[in-house]
Amino acid sequence: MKPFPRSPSLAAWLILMVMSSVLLALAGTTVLIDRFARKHAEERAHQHLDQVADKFRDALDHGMARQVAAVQLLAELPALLRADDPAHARAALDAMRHREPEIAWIGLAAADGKVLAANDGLLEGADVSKRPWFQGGKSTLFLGDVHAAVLLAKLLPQAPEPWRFVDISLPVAANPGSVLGVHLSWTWAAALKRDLLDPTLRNDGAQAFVLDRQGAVLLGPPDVKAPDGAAADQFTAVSPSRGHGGFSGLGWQVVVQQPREVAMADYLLLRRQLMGVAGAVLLLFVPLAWALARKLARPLTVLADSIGQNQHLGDRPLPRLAGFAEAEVLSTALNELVERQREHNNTLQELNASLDQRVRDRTAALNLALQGEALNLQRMQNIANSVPAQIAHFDADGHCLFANQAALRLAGLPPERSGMLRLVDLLGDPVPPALLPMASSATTLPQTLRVQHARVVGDDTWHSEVHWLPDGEHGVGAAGGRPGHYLVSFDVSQLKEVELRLQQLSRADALTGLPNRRQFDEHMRASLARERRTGRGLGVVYLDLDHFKRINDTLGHAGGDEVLKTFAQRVGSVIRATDLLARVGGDEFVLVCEGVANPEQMQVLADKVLTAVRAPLRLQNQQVLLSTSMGSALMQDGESVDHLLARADAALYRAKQAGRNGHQFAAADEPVTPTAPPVAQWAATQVMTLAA
Ligand SMILES: Nc1nc2c(ncn2[C@@H]2O[C@H](COP(=O)(O)OP(=O)(O)OP(=O)(O)O)[C@@H](O)[C@H]2O)c(=O)[nH]1
Repeated sequence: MKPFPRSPSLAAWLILMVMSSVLLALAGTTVLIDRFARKHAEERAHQHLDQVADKFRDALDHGMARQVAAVQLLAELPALLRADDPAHARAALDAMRHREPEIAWIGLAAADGKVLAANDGLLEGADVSKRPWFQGGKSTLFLGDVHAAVLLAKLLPQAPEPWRFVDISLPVAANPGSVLGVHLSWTWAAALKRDLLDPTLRNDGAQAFVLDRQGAVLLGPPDVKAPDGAAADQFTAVSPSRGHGGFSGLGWQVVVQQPREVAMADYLLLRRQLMGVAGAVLLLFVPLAWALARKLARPLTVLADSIGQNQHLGDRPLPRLAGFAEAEVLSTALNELVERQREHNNTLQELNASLDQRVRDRTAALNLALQGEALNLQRMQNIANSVPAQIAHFDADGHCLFANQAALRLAGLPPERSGMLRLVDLLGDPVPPALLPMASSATTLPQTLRVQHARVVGDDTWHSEVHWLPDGEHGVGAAGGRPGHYLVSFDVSQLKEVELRLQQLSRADALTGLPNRRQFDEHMRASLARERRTGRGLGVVYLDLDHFKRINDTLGHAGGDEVLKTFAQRVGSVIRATDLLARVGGDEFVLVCEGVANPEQMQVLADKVLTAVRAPLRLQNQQVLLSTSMGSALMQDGESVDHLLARADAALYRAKQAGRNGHQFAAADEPVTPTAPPVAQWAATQVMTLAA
């Protein structure tokens, strides 16, 4: 069984699930609260800044409106600003100056722009006709935006900051053409800011600015640039001046800026607290989740550990699980399964034991059978190897499956070779014609054959008798139902030699080795056929040793034999290779001569023979005189061999009669004796004479 997969445990999954849920819930809640709190904090911060900015703007507008109203009231009182009474007018202006400390200068200018009266007599007599406030205030109420002091800069007492004024001017009703001008010190706005706004700004960590309509800073913290409404780290409230009462506004804007970090301090604190609470909840839930997961997973963990130790259910009871209902059900079911498994295992073990025993028994029996078979096979091979014959077995495809050592030795193959040999490997090339079809396939000739086979091995010719035996005939059969064949080959070389020798002996004279009568007859027939074909002539000579009986009587039979052999050698030495000398009786010989056409040629041959035979012979310390009588005949047209021989024999008879040691040629009409050979008849009546 393959090992259990190493997946995360159930407890790990439960912890992961609980922690994921808690994390998700916490994260969701925290994000919601955070978004709500941040939005709320931003709205509140903006609202607060707007209120501060609006409050300061309103203070500026109301302050300016009040100054304008005071100046208008002064200008409309005819008794106060009389052009012909500058001192009176100066008194009124001084009173006004003292009543409104924000006024830095207040004066009455005549229609030509010459200052008639001013507080503290400042600039009286000076020409202000070119000043914007004079020009603007000639016809109606003029409001001039904040600007630096020009004429008054040197006349007014030194202040920490350069003098800057807001101008208010308007025509004086009692003196047509004259203009009442007021320079409000801009320090008024700074004081207003300081009194009204700075405590709040300090608490909020904010800064307030007053910008003119071009955006230049009219009032603000020293050394601070104009505020950037788009700064991401700042909350900005802008409150444009709307004017109030007689003050129609100069396009001022009150800008209040508060660092985002300061404005959102409460929110940031809340967020930190939220994170802290979330962290605490998480810390609390980790052990809680772990404990809960452990408790939930414990039954299954115990079960899994028990199964895992055995890597399978095994057959031991599993622990009983408790904790929750499903675990108990699972535990019970698994234990039932284990019990069944145990029973199955027992059954299987019993079956295995029985099967093992049966396999062992069968294997032992098979081994015994195989050993017996191997022994039998070995015996058969030993027998086959010891038999003096070549034995081989071929399958249906002509492959040699077995060859005994004699067969392999003859084929010049090593003893272990057998497979894939073919008939030609064992019998040599060429195989016997009768077995040719089986040289390539053994199936074509299923019958039993016996053939003679001669095989040249080196200098020797090995004769064998080959038996070709189909398997089927012997009941052996072959794999696949196609019978193979046995080849059994016996060495018959010696037999052949004896046979040849016998054959030779049957055709030769045992004493002289010359062809005997049988061979003579065969040769005579062949010569006759040749003569008839060529017409070159054919002659026969009968030869008979003279007085041989006497030689026998004198030298004994053995001496006679020696004489006969000597005679045969001497005659054989003078005849042509194409001539045949045969011994046809005791001391009778026949010479067959081809190519002899006339009696003269026959006589020449006879003379050579006579001369050779007469040569001295010493035998048994005796001088032996040999001579022969010869009768010859030439083949006549249409003559039979018997008649030819009969004529030659008759001529021999005449030679004997003529005193022996000579030659007689048979006439064409030579009388012949039809019954017995004349020589034999004659010889029986002669007396041998032997010259010592
Ligand atoms: N030694 C020996 N003698 C033989 C053999 N065959 C026959 N003879 C003898 O040869 C003799 C032949 O004698 P004949 O031819 O009858 O007479 P011959 O003495 O030769 O007298 P002519 O022929 O008239 O001269 C006989 O005595 C035979 O016994 C043989 O193989 N060996």
